[in-house]
Amino acid sequence: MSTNPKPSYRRILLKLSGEALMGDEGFGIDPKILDRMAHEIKELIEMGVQVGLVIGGGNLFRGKGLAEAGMNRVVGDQMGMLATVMNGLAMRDALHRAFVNARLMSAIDLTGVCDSYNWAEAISLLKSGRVVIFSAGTGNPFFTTDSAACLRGIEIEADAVFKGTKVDGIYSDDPVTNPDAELYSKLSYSEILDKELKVMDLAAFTLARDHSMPIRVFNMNREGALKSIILGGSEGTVIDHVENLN
Ligand SMILES: Nc1ncnc2c1ncn2[C@@H]1O[C@H](COP(=O)(O)OP(=O)(O)O)[C@@H](O)[C@H]1O
Ligand SMILES: O=c1ccn([C@@H]2O[C@H](COP(=O)(O)OP(=O)(O)O)[C@@H](O)[C@H]2O)c(=O)[nH]1
Repeated sequence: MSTNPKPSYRRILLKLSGEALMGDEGFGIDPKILDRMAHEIKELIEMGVQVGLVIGGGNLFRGKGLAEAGMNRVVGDQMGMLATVMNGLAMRDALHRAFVNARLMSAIDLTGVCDSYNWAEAISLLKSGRVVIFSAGTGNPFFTTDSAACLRGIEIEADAVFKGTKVDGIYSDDPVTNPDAELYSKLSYSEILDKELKVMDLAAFTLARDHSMPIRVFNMNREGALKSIILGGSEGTVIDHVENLN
């Protein structure tokens, strides 16, 4: 009889911020962080969980920051989207080195570099145990990779969007500036809006709410947190409709 613990999730969309990939560096990609994430994802695949991945680009370029420095916003956002492709290439490489089958798709066609986004193919790859990395965000300027995570999560019918961040979940206030802030284990979509808590930008958040896509916010710097949640652990904060939270 198998004693392997049974995962609580069948298919997830994991969003990793670009900033998290840079580790202690001020810019770029820390290969140690990439390798750790690749091994954490490998554990999920070995448990039979299907994993779609959206990676941010904030470690390299953000359109908003480039626009503040004088660049055209659309061009800045295009650079930001291409930055997510670079992070995606690095993550695919780290997954391959960890002997995990992975495909990189881009919302912007980049022939010869990676595949173009294709919904049906993505579903088929996920079913066959491949990690699918969705890069270039939504393919449109003025959006974020959080919007891309919610969009792709809904498209692939994920059980939840997992948002990896630098703190343990959603607090009553920013825990970095307020040490008395309290960590919530569960919140409804409407509580987030009423309390004006910062989870993700409004476009991404309302997309998730309108399509009843639960969001799980967790600390991606805490080793093993992801696996623990997948096995039913209570780390992080769950966001859902109030009737689904009890
Ligand atoms: N109520 C809150 N709960 C949790 N984190 C918050 C809250 N308000 C602000 N923050 C800040 O948001 C940051 C995480 O935001 P996130 O969107 O993951 O970052 P990024 O911009 O890198 O994607 C945390 O490091 C924390 O300092
Ligand atoms: O659908 C998208 C997704 C991303 N971006 C651009 O890509 C940058 C990097 O993404 P994001 O800021 O979401 O990365 P993260 O904060 O997760 O590292 C953004 O700032 C935008 O400039 C965009 O234009 N459209």
